[in-house]
Amino acid sequence: MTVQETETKVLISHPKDASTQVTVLKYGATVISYKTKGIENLFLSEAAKLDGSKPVRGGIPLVFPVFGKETNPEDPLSKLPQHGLARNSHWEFLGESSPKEKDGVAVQFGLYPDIANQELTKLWDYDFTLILTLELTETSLRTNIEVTNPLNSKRDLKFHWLFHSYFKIDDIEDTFVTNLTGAKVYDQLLQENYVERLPVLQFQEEFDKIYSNVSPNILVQIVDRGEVLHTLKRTNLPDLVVWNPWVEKSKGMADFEPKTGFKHMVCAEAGHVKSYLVLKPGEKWVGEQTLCEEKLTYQAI
Ligand SMILES: O=P(O)(O)OC[C@H]1O[C@H](O)[C@H](O)[C@@H](O)[C@@H]1O
Repeated sequence: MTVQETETKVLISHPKDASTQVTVLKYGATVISYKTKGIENLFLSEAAKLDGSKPVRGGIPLVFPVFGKETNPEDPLSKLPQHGLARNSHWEFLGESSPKEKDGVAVQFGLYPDIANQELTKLWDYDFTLILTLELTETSLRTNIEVTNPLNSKRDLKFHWLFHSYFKIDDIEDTFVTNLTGAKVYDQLLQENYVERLPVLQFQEEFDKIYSNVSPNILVQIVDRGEVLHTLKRTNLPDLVVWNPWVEKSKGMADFEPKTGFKHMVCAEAGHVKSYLVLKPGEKWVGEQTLCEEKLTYQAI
């Protein structure tokens, strides 16, 4: 069996090598594990809640329809908690779908207001259809999101989207995030805008920055002493949030364990978050990220 469904999870194993596998929690349609040849690619906190009581701390939580908090009180999105409602909702497993790659196995999940977290849809009463496709190959994981504003909806749908990927790394102080030189950046901690001048991003303290308008040709890589650990390819996801909570912020997160876990993770989050997307009734938007294996590539913007 390459796709196995339980009450709470879906496990996809690669038909040629079962040690290449993805585990998806139906809550949030959160990828909580992605292994290639038995090696885990994603960080998952030991204290992450997997019972639907709160969003998962680790893996790939999905952010929709708002990234962070909308601060304009006039905007209905301001009623929603940080990062919206997709990561706090039970998604429907739609089964297998046709893969794009010859050796791929693809599955789909759906979310609509009828099944989404009712506490939250009460606060933000908009119509939407989300279809998430996950495709596993021997060397990659493609995550594709299709957002539709249904034809019979009465209003425009305004939203952000983000794949909040937590990558597993050996040691944050040996890790670089590359290929963002020249990109516009907003430092969420200093609340300042500037252009990134560093040849690579390095981490020695809390880090929380939004790189915007990064061309789809740019491969963002997570590199440990010259070895590429992870490569991110993006379509329609121009913004990249890079985050590490470091010591103090980790202490403040009850579901972040062990407290030294920040040394073994970095978030590189591909999304559309610097501005909102707007769909009229009947319109659709698609965004995609692929985690894959690539040689070390040096690109400047
Ligand atoms: O604690 P959460 O709501 O899951 O958010 C975790 C983090 O998400 C993003 O990376 C933001 O840029 C950070 O500011 C935030 O702390």
